[in-house]
Amino acid sequence: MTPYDSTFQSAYFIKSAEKLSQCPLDQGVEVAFAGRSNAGKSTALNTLTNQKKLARTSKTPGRTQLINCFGLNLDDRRLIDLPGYGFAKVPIEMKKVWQAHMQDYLMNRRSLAGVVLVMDIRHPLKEFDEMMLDWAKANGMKVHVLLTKSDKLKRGPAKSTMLSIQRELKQQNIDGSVQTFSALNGDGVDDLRIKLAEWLVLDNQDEIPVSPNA
Ligand SMILES: Nc1nc2c(ncn2[C@@H]2O[C@H](COP(=O)(O)OP(=O)(O)OP(=O)(O)O)[C@@H](O)[C@H]2O)c(=O)[nH]1
Repeated sequence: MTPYDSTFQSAYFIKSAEKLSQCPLDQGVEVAFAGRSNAGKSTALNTLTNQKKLARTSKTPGRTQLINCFGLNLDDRRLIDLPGYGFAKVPIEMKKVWQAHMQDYLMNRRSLAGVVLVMDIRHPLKEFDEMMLDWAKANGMKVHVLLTKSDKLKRGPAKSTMLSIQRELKQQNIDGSVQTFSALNGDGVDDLRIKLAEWLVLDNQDEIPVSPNA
């Protein structure tokens, strides 16, 4: 349990956007989930919000093709599910379009406070992940690496994967953190809520509109 559980449980679907211009008004604070296709982004969002169907999950990789936007019961606080990267069965031209839209979002979204980079703990730091880390470094963006499906590894190997990624972030001078996560056994759910609350609420207190009656 964390003090923020009900905030995340309040998550509701706002809209699916094909591109940045269709996203909700660019004000307040939002956190985006990015990752390779099938890494477990949608499942992580559903677990975080304790809702079975908030973000559609699928065993078919690449289902999350749009920028899916979710609101919370705090003014102008949002969670964003970005298109999964690298779905093999999609034509190359379509992939390029998605990538362009995603890049546009990442480069130009002013309310974006941090990116949760979702990786399957058994396949960390693939080309896309390295690209995202390079981008985060170049743009001073905060990154939280979520190593999903930790239930698939024993505790020792899971911990050592986490530590090696922590080292990599440090070596690359990236403003980032790492944790393990499992939708299956609940590993790291509280840690993720605390991290996101830090980005969405605690770091951005002055972004919260003050009620005239307060
Ligand atoms: N064992 C285990 N399986 C998981 C976990 N999280 C996700 N999965 C499985 O991994 C597969 C992909 O999960 P999704 O959440 O749909 O992945 P995604 O990253 O949203 O995929 P795209 O829609 O392709 O972007 C599904 O079969 C999930 O059930 C986890 O913590 N543990």
